[in-house]
Amino acid sequence: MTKIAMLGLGSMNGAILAGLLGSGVPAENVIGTARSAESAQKRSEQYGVPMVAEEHDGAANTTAAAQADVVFLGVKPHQIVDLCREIKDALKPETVVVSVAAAVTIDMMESALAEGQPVIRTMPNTPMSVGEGVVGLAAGSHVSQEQTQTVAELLGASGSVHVLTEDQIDALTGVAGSGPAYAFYLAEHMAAAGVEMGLDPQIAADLAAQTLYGAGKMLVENRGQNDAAQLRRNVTSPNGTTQKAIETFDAADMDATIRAGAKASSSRAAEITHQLRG
Ligand SMILES: NC(=O)C1=CN([C@@H]2O[C@H](COP(=O)(O)OP(=O)(O)OC[C@H]3O[C@@H](n4cnc5c(N)ncnc54)[C@H](OP(=O)(O)O)[C@@H]3O)[C@@H](O)[C@H]2O)C=CC1
Ligand SMILES: O=C(O)[C@@H]1CCC=N1
Repeated sequence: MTKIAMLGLGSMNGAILAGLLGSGVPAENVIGTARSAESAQKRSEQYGVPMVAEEHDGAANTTAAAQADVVFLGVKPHQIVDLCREIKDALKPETVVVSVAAAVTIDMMESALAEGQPVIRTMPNTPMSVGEGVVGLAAGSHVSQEQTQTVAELLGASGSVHVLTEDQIDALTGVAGSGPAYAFYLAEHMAAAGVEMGLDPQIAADLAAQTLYGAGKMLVENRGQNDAAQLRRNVTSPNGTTQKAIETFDAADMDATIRAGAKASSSRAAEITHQLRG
């Protein structure tokens, strides 16, 4: 069975790992690393996988990478190239290096690894932790179809996988990578409005959470039949309550603001790429 190393087992790699474990990948087939001993212990307790902390063992990443068939890089974007250099000589030639980082391009990683090392750039989102994620995947120049398939299957257990060209990854970041935060932001402010109108804070939070969950489920279950605009129209009675809310949003240019926010996320990814290239 595929051996997996998760270098930098934080929020995003943790979400992927939760999905992998939920899909039946045995914990003993996974090894994780973190920078601090505290994080390593916390994640080990959370997921039941062996963890090595870099602060205790300077060879944590290379030891973990050497054992793996697939290595997930889950550190911050500015650390990815250094991590590639660190593990370069430890990797087996056929081990697939999968980055989850925003902004770090395939060529940056390929240049820091041994010639011919397979590299896949992904952009996942944290709902992978509950098996409902989205992940964009772009394969580097040394990746076989079989290797892409293996990684797509691993990730597909926790969400929908979209194989894209690399130039589409930043757009996916703006919609789906950062997207859960937009939904949480909406939930925060729907709940806050409820509290301002006199609801108990816990009840208001539950109302917002369940409403977004139900609406999301309807969006998914209506794919190919009713799109988001139609589902919205179905809630909106002429001259009723929803119409007044939507008119209020429109008057504040919420539609343009949401598009601008998603595009700003995508542009920020491109800007970080530019900065990382120096
Ligand atoms: N969060 C999200 O929703 C998404 C994040 N991403 C990408 O995921 C990546 C990680 O982000 P996120 O998970 O949010 O960040 P986190 O800070 O939660 O996780 C980063 C992890 O890397 C560990 N780490 C830091 N330095 C090292 C090192 N030298 N060796 C081993 N481990 C190390 C940290 O350990 P310690 O805790 O001890 O510092 C931590 O566990 C980023 O590149 C981001 O672009 C992509 C899509 C969505
Ligand atoms: O905010 C970020 O930079 C990362 C990438 C996408 C979601 N979180």
